[in-house]
Amino acid sequence: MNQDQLKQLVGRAALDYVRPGQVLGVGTGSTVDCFIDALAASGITVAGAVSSSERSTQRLVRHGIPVLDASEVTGLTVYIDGADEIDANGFMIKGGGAALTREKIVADLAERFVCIADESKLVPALGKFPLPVEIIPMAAAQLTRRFAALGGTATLRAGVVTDNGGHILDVTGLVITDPLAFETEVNQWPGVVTVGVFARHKAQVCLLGGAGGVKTLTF
Ligand SMILES: O=C[C@H](O)[C@H](O)[C@H](O)COP(=O)(O)O
Repeated sequence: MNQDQLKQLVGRAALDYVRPGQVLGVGTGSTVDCFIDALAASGITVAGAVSSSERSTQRLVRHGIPVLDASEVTGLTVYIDGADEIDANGFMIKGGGAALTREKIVADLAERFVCIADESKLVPALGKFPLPVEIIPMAAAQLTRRFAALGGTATLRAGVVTDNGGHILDVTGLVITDPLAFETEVNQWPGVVTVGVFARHKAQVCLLGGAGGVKTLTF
């Protein structure tokens, strides 16, 4: 199976976590696109979705799935989203599609984060994938220096403006040995909107697609 087929496989597998009549949290990315398509084809009627990006909103709406504003719900049972990397604890790097801020907001509403990914995303330690950080543009140079002090090289993602009007730094060269401490530290730097380490909002379940089918990891 190629990577696209694995994404379709885990997108379909995530339907097991969806209940009719529910409002669910929906992430962003090519794997989530597969989930949205699978949901639309499944015949399961949900009450609606809280979406983490304009991209997912458009796809949900195209399928006739109602999209609710985050402020219209007090909580969600489940949030389904992909990841750029996930480790054996359910800690993740996210934001390859620049949607990390809204993703963390929707994840914060949810009781359970179900990550859907192909097996290439499972890593022994986070940091090989360039870490996305959404920032306030005027802080770019200072934040670049701060990451350099940690051994990282930050590059502004050219031409990208997030759904929130922010910019994205992609940081290479970091070894993230303690994701929780790293997230807490970087979150405090002025100008950081969201760091793409999801440790406080880690996955509780990961549906990992590989040659042998879908493996369910729980954390
Ligand atoms: O900003 C984008 C998100 O964090 C995505 O969930 C992540 O990049 C994974 O995307 P994909 O499923 O396309 O690999």
